[in-house]
Amino acid sequence: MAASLPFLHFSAQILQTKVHSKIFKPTVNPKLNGSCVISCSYSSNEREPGRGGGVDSGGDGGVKSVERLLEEKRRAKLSDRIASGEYTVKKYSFPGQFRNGLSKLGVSEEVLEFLFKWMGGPEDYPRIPEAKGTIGAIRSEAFFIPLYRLYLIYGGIFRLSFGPKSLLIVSDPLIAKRILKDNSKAYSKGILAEILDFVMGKGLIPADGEIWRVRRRAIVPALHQKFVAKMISMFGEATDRLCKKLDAAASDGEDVEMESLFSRLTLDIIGKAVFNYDFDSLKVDTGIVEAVYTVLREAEDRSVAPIPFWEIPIWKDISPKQKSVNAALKLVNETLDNLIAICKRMVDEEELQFHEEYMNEQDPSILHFLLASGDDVSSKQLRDDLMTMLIAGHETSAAVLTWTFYLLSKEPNVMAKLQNEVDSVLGDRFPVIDDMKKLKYTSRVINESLRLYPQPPILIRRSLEEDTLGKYRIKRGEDIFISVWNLHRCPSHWEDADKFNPERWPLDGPNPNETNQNFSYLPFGGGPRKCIGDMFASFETVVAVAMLVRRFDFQMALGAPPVEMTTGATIHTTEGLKMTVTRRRQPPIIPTLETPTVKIDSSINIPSVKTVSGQTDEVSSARS
Ligand code: HEM
Repeated sequence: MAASLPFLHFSAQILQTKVHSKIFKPTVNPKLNGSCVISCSYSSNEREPGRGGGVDSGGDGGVKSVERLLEEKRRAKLSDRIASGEYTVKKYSFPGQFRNGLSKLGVSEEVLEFLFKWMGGPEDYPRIPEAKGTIGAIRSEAFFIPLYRLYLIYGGIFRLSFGPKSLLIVSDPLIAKRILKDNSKAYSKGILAEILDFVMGKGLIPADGEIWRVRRRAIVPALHQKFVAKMISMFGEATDRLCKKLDAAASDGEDVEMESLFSRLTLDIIGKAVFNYDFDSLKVDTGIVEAVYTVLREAEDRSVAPIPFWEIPIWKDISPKQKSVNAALKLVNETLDNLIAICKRMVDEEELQFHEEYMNEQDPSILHFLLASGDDVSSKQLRDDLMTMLIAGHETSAAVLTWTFYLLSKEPNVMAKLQNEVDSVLGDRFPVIDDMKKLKYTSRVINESLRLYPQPPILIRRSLEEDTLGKYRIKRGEDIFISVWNLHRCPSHWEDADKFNPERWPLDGPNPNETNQNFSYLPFGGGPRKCIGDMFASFETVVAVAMLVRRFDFQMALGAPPVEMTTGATIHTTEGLKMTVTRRRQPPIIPTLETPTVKIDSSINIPSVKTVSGQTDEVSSARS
């Protein structure tokens, strides 16, 4: 770890950022050889006029607008500097220039070929376009935003240099494919593994090489179809608990902060799924829930820290924050060790007949599957894997739900279409596995939300050997950021790239993924390190969205803070997503002239029936 600390320091600074949720419009600057230059103009991702909490309508008046003006001025200055070519570095390598020069002097191609071959010099690859500058220029934004602006100027691969340090920024689908899939063996997780070591150890996300291969082979089978189908009812039960909470808020006329509620919902879900533990965090704030959040926050803080403070001798032992992190980590680890021990006892007492789709009905968790499969692994490794899945499956899904509801609040037509589909597919019951293929528009809404807000927005790699990326040669030890944000918003690939438009994915087409979109769309990564929880997460978010929108309408709350982005591992809001939640009204009953035969049809909505949550609900019984 120590070897790469200076880099860590540097890269971490890039990550320390926040930004308004605004859209950048590229304009072409003829001075720069026709290359694309961004002027920082923003289009209206804001709220409707008159509703509170829009980007321009935060209740903080003067101070924020001054800050905003300064911010816009600073961005305009950065754009001017980019346009002036200040960041641009010559594109050809020294051997290339030398060879060019000799050629101009009349040296024949054959001689040049021989000379350069004989000299054993590097092949004449063009030099990777380079953006140079001071880190301060891009510090005050969520780090993937300035990377987007630079991408529109420098293209699908460029080097971002700050003094002696540099990063390769990749936004080209074919280069991403080479790194993630075609030549994935030549890349490791690099800095990511270093930052996450304290919490995930050699868990599946940070692990590389043989450990990763063995663990992936052991864990993937645990997420088999039967397990995922079983999870659907658990997703429904957990979402139902959230519905009850929202019901109470709707009755009391209280606004709710949805981001933290989604975080709790997905924590409850992932705890049950991975190690059969009910955090019950939607109801109670126990010590363990707090400890999990302390650990999670620390992981996020470390990924954006200006210096690796956790490495400083003495400081790490006396800092109150580090002490509380260590105590939280100890509690979480002890809890996991306990759960492993309990599960081991259960498996020992079980009459086991292990097979491919093995599942214990009382405890269908991934942990139970792993132990029953005879997974021969140390408790520490098992704990690292559980912790990894807990973190990987929690914040990502919560972020997807948060941004989906943010987007829906701005597009009432999409919301209406979504509610129609959910009404007709689900009616009044809990979702089951068969509904997943019927809730097509709901899936498209999630697909589109993941396009606009990919979680995480950047994938990190380090080259383990030399490689050729496009027409460029790269060295061993290059730190690489693959910007999924850029891939997903590329203006030449996507029509109206910044628009939330679920219709762009035809309902009768395949579910979009990295393969059928040829790496222009990477919601779950790609290649051998693709997310193992993709199906789990897709169904989890479909169930949650469907159950919530059939029962409630969601609007940004009056006077809510503006929705701005900040990043750790996933994209968060800076001040939460404050919404007004109201129960949906029954659609008007249209009387028919025919007198029906007196026969009770269970599909007719009768007011005042028991809802799936067990409550009597006069207004929305058919939708609860
Ligand atoms: C909507 C929710 C989710 C999103 C958007 C998401 C996204 C991703 C992405 C993009 C990667 C690739 C990372 C890389 O290549 O560097 C990944 C890997 C991973 N995800 Fe997910 N994920 C989600 C939910 C889950 C869930 C629910 C689980 C666990 C059940 C999970 C477990 C993992 C693991 C273990 C890896 C590492 C795989 C490996 O390196 O072999 N994820 N995820």
